[in-house]
Amino acid sequence: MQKMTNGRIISRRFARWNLLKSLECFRKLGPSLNLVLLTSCDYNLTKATSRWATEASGQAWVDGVNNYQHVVPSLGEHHWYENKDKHGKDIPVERQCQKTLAEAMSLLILPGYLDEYEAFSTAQFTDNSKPVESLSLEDVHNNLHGWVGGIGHMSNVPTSAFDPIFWLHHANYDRLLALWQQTHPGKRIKESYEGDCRYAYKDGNWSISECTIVGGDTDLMPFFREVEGKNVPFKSKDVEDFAQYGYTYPLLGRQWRVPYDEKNRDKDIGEITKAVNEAYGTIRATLPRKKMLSLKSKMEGLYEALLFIRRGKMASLEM
Ligand SMILES: N[C@@H](CC1=CC(=O)C(=O)C=C1)C(=O)O
Repeated sequence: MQKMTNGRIISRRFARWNLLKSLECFRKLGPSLNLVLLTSCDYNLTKATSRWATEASGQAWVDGVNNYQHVVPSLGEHHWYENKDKHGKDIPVERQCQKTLAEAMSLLILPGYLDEYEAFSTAQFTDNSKPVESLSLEDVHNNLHGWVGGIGHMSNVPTSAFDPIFWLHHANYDRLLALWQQTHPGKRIKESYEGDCRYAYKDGNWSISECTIVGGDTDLMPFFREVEGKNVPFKSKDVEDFAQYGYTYPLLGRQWRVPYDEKNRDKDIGEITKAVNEAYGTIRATLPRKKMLSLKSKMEGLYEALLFIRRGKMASLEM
């Protein structure tokens, strides 16, 4: 077994040492151990992924519990998005969060709703934020972790990536970010938020020290790329142009390239907006099915992207 830690592959021997350490940790905490306590242990003991575990005992986590029947109802219910103001009163219909998750998400992407990258991307919410900014891409992403995981692997940061659905979930959030990015040209993470403590990473993590102000120049550890024969960490600003890594998404139509094609900019934003609305917005319920399936303009963009890839212009494809 090889495990990634701090961007390095560690040896079997080290993993074994970790296992012994975990056993010791389980012994100390006993069988009625709960999830919160478990998060302070290593997870090497786990034999299978837990989805919607109902008992948060150590042994259930070790053996893996699969209560996937709870996932679909939980994705449909999401009563956390209640349409109440802070006094518990119903908020006006035009400001209400839409009924389905897809509709809520489509609002976040449409131009004119959340026009700053900070508001769109992070769950950071301060006294200066507008009420509409209390919902963000990160927020919806967080909720999905909880709705899928219950008290299983997906709900817990150190274990979520062990559930294969994690990778589909994150690929989808990359796609949603790409849609926002291409409908909001010029609105990007700043190189640095020097002096603006709203963007300080308060708790820090193993690569970012406490209260660091994060921006476009912050290292995205543990992801490295090669520059002149050396491995250097990716930064947010290096990944804005996703097409250079050899992929794009259907709803982007022609706008799969960064920077934006200025000539067709407004027309293309209009087309993406329309496609997002038709696929996810409230309008989709009223559209005839045939129209929803009209993919012509989207396919044109994809075809162009495929040709670009085939011509071998993307260096990363040779990796
Ligand atoms: N910790 C997030 C949920 C969550 C986010 C993740 O990125 C993750 O990997 C697992 C769980 C929250 O409090 O809502």
